[in-house]
Amino acid sequence: MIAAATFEIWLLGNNEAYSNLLSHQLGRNPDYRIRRFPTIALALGSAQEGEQPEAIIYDCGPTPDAAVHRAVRQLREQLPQTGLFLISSQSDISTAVELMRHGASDYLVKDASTPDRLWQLLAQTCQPRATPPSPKGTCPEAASLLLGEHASMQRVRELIAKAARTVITVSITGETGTGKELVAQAIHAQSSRASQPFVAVNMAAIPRELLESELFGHEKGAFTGATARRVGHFEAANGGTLFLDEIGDLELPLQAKLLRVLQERVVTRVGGSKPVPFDVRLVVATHRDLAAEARAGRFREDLYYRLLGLPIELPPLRARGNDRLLLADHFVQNFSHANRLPIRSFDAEAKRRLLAYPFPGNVRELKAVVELAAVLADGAHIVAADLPPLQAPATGRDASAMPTTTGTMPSLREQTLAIMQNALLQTQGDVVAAASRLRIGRSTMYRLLQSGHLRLPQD
Ligand SMILES: Nc1ncnc2c1ncn2[C@@H]1O[C@H](COP(=O)(O)OP(=O)(O)OP(=O)(O)O)[C@@H](O)[C@H]1O
Repeated sequence: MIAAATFEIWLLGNNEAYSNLLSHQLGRNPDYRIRRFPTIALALGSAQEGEQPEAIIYDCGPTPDAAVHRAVRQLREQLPQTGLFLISSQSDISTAVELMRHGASDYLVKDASTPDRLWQLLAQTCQPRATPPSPKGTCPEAASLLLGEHASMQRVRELIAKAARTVITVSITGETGTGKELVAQAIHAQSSRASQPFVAVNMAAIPRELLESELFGHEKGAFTGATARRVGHFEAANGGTLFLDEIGDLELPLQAKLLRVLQERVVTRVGGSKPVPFDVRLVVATHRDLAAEARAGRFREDLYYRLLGLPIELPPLRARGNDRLLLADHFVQNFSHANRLPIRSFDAEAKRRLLAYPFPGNVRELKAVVELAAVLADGAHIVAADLPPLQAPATGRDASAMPTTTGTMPSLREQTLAIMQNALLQTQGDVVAAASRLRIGRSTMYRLLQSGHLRLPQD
């Protein structure tokens, strides 16, 4: 970030006319310095040189394709603290959800109100910082951010401290949203590598044909589209920590390559012949039972044992007792503070509902639910009616006996629709007010109403 009270905003995209419009509108704020990048490669190049804008506005065209998804991931990896706002005329909610999963901060459907909405988003994002930015990709307070008083979480913190003392490989297991990445960050932050890079890679989010070059890099001309030499994640994490998320999704041929790389401690870029040594601490995570995958022949046994290192198991949120309320209070306080909302506590009925729901999406879901409740609440407390409909999957089983696969979870799309439906209920069917409360495009809501995915309350 540049000098105090001047915020650098990057405009990405090749629609020159629209870029002119945004540049003109946003440039009216004297605190913003607007820079335009016609290609992603140029922006990534500047980021690699250490430049860090406060926010990026990326006009990703009428239909965000695989290249846009890749660009969003790369931008997020390079610039973990930058607000990343996407604009497109594509109003399909699943596209928005997917891009936000890759790291976008918000997704706006392009319409006449887009410049105004960007103005608001930038006002929220561009706040003077009290502390200097952390080293690339790390979160120095990650250890203290891993909240929880339940005995299982205290044990997790003990294991993190032990892992941090050496460079042992750590394997983290736990359902989606239980905090696996936060644990990886905490290990890095407590280790002697804390000032070096922390690089996180989600194996499940990278197209199969690109994974090898993403991990190990490629030489110029190695394949169509390889217009320049690219350093892979192993080299990028040199001296620091490489977090390989969803390692269980790695296909067998790449498992063999990864095993060789780990045995020899060198990578050879795709299309290259020179072995490049690297020094990384590896942390891997999966929501799968890797031992069972190895027994079933889907995961190489030799790689499994090489990766096992120090295993850390994160319990599902529903097995952490009152930690749910502690986390709920923490998220509401943070969110309210950041958005200048009055800080409210949960009333008894709202607490009862939070404790009764099994949260299949774990901490990530709890965070989304309570932040929305903080937005919707009006009175002195957050009450049960401010919470979106929390419906446990109708399995008839005890919540604590829920399977660890994602099979019975409501999908992210279903949860998103439930949140929108609740906003419509709270605003008595006022689409504009509901969209603005949720900070999403109203055209998205109209489309979902038209297609019957959402209903107006009086219907
Ligand atoms: N114990 C915790 N204390 C505070 N915040 C937490 C805790 N656990 C998770 N979170 C927050 O919940 C969200 C999800 O956590 P994280 O991304 O680490 O989960 P994950 O297990 O890696 O998810 P996935 O399996 O989908 O990759 C993040 O915003 C994280 O900061």
